[in-house]
Amino acid sequence: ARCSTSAESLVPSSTIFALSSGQGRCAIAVIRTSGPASGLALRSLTALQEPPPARRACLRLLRHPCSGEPLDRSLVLWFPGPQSFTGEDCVEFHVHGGPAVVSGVLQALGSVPGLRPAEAGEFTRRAFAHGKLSLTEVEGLADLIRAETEAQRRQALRQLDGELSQLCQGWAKTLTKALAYVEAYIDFGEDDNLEEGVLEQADREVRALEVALGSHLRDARRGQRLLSGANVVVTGPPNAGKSSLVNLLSQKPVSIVSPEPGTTRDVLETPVDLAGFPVLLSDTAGLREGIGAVEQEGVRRARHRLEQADIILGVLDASDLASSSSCSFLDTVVTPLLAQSQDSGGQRLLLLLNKSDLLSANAPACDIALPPHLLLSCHTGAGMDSLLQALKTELAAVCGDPSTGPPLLTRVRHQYHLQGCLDALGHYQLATDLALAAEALRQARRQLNHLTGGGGTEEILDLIFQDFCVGK
Ligand SMILES: Nc1nc2c(ncn2[C@@H]2O[C@H](COP(=O)(O)OP(=O)(O)OP(=O)(O)O)[C@@H](O)[C@H]2O)c(=O)[nH]1
Ligand SMILES: [K+]
Ligand SMILES: [Mg+2]
Repeated sequence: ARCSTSAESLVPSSTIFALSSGQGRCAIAVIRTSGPASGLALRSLTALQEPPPARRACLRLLRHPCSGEPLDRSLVLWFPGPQSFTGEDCVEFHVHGGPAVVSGVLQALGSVPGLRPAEAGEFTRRAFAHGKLSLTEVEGLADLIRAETEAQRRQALRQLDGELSQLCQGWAKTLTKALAYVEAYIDFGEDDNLEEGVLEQADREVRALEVALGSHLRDARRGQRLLSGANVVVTGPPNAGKSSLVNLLSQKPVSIVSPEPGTTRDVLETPVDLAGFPVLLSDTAGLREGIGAVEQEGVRRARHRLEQADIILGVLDASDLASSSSCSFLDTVVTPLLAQSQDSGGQRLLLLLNKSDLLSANAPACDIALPPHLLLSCHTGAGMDSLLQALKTELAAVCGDPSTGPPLLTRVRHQYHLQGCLDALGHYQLATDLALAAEALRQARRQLNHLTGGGGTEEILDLIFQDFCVGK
C-alpha cells in the first residue's frame, strides 16, 4: 500500500487516479488517471496489450496486475498528452458501475508503481498548470458542475468557454499598447522620428478602458446573485394570499395557509428555480399595527427581510382594496418603492392583485387609482403565466441575462481585481511624471493578469480548487 501526502500532490510528475463519476451503484462508472505513468497503468491492467489508438474507445478485459484476477470487461480510452484535459497522458476506464468493480479497479490502479489517489480538484489543477484552462475558465467549470438552473448553466458554460478571460486579455492588450506609447516617449521623447501625439493616444486608450471597466463593475452584483440566488420577498397586508402564492411558486406546501389573518409569523424561506433563475423566496408576516406581541415580532422580521430583497412581490386582496390595511400598504410600502429609481440598483417591485376570482366580471375592482399591477388568482391559477413572465424580466435585470448580456462577474475576486485595475488607471491620470505613469499602467495590467491567471499565489489557487470534488 502506498500513501500520499498533500506535499506530494504539488509535484506534477506523479500520476493520479480517481473515480470521476458519482458515488453509488450505477450502470457505468468512469475512472481516470493523469500523469506520466498512465500508459504503464493501462498496460498493467490490460495484460500488457498495446494501448488502443489515441482518443478511440476500445473494449478490453481488465485484470488485477498482481493476481491476474479478471475485474471487468470495459471501454478504455487513451489520451496521450498534451492533447488531453490535463495536458498530461491520461487514461479513462468506463467500467460497469457495481461497487465491487469500481473498488477492484481502483485497488488495481493503486498497486501500479507511481500511481496515487487524486485529491479534490487535482485533475483541473493540472489542466490549469499546463495552460489548458485560465483561472476564470476553471471557475466556470466549477459553476457548471454545480449549476442547478438553466441561467446558471448558461452563465457557467460561457465562462468555461473563456468569454471573461478573453475580455480581460483584450483589456490587458490595450494596456500593453498604452504602455508602449508611454515608454516610447520616455526613450525617444526628444527624437524627431517619434510619431506625434503618442501620449495623447495612450490617454485615449486609458480613458476608453476606464469606461468599459466602470460599466462592468456597476453590474458586479448581478453575477454573484446568479450564483447564490436572488432574494425575492413576498409581502402585503394580512390574508392577501402571500403564503398561497409562495406555495404555488415553490410547488411545495412551505407555509401554512388559513382564513385567519396573522397566520404567518416567522420568515419562511425556500430555494426555488423561477423561470430558470435561482431564487431564495421568502414568505413573511402580513403587515399591520396594533396587534399582540408575537405577531408584532413577526411584522418586525418581515420589515427587516424586506430591506434585503432584490425583488419584492407586493400582494393585495383584489376584493379588499379599500380596507385600511390595503391602503396603508399602498401608502407606506408601494409608493415609497416606486418613488426610488430602479435603474440605480434599487429594489424592484411587482404589485399583484390576488383573488381575482372573487371579482365579478362586470363590476370594476374599485375606484382607487392603482400603480401598474398584475391580476392573479392563487385559487384558479389565472394570471400565473404573466406573473412568471414578469418575474423573468425582473430576474434578468437583477441577475444579469446569461443568454445575451456581457460576461458576468461571478466572484468577489473578479470585482476586486477589476477595481484594482481601475484604481491604478486613476493613478495613471494623476501621475506627475512619466515613470510613475508607466508604473501605474503596469500595475493595472498585473491586476488583469491576476484575474485570469491567479498571479501565482498558492492560497488563491487552493481556494478555487477546493470547490471541486475528487475526480475532477
Ligand atoms: N378566493 C380566493 N381565496 C384565496 C386566494 N388566495 C388565497 N386565498 C385564501 O385567502 C386566505 C388567506 O390566504 P393566505 O395564503 O394564508 O394569506 P396570507 O397573506 O399568507 O395570510 P397571513 O399569513 O395571515 O398574513 C386563505 O383562506 C386562502 O385560501 C385566491 O386567489 N382566491
Ligand atoms: K392567513
Ligand atoms: Mg401567510
